[in-house]
Amino acid sequence: MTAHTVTAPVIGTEIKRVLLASMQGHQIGILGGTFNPPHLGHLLVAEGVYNALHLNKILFIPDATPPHIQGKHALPAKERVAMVKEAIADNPHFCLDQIEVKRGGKSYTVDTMKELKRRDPLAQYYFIIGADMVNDLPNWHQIDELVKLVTFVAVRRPGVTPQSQYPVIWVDVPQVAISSSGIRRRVEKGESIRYLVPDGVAAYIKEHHLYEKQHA
Ligand SMILES: Nc1ncnc2c1ncn2[C@@H]1O[C@H](COP(=O)(O)OP(=O)(O)OP(=O)(O)O)[C@@H](O)[C@H]1O
Ligand SMILES: O=C(O)c1ccc[n+]([C@@H]2O[C@H](COP(=O)([O-])O)[C@@H](O)[C@H]2O)c1
Repeated sequence: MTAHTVTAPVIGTEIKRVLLASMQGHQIGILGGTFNPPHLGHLLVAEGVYNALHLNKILFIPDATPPHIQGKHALPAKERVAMVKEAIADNPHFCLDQIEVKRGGKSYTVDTMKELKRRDPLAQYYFIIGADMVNDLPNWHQIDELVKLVTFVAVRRPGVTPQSQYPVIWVDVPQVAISSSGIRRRVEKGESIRYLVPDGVAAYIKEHHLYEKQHA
């Protein structure tokens, strides 16, 4: 048997799988993050990729413990989850998925993708990352296995020059210099975060006195 006759049926099967997935509504985007707090940058990016790639939905997946950054968040997952709920409440194609929070421990994306693939074997997954994360991809846990499980979709971020060593699809979305760390700093200094986070998130932060000192 020649290499050609071996490869052709494999390619055919993959095309069928992608077509079937697209017909059955299984084109799924994922925005994973710490969401401490979720902000308008996250929403803009998710909506931009949803539209550009004609996806069926976007899963927002808050991590339990960020994989590489020690002490990145001191805020419990429960509060970050509550803020994500507020942030996406008015968008029917945005969904909260607590897969990483429920699993606990370090939230390696490769583990999440394996679990999601088991849950919905037909789905095609698109994992959205900002340009800062594109540069970090070589350090991700089991990255060579991960790139076989998911397509990375990258968006540009002000102040970051991306150098992508792994295949990513670039999607153009409006670039906004909004970051969770910037918002935490503003709250700590008593500055307004209006128009940087959805109103529901701003209200939650105020009501629960988040970031006023200890979490910033
Ligand atoms: N303004 C933005 N533009 C493009 N991508 C963004 C933006 N903000 C966050 N992202 C991307 O969203 C994902 C989740 O980000 P995360 O929840 O860590 O927020 P963050 O603003 O980067 O947080 P921090 O400032 O605490 O590092 C990452 O892939 C990140 O690159
Ligand atoms: O799996 C990894 O090794 C890995 C390393 C860094 C980041 N990630 C994921 O990338 C997403 C964005 O990360 P962060 O630190 O910007 O919140 C989030 O879902 C993380 O779990 C994953």
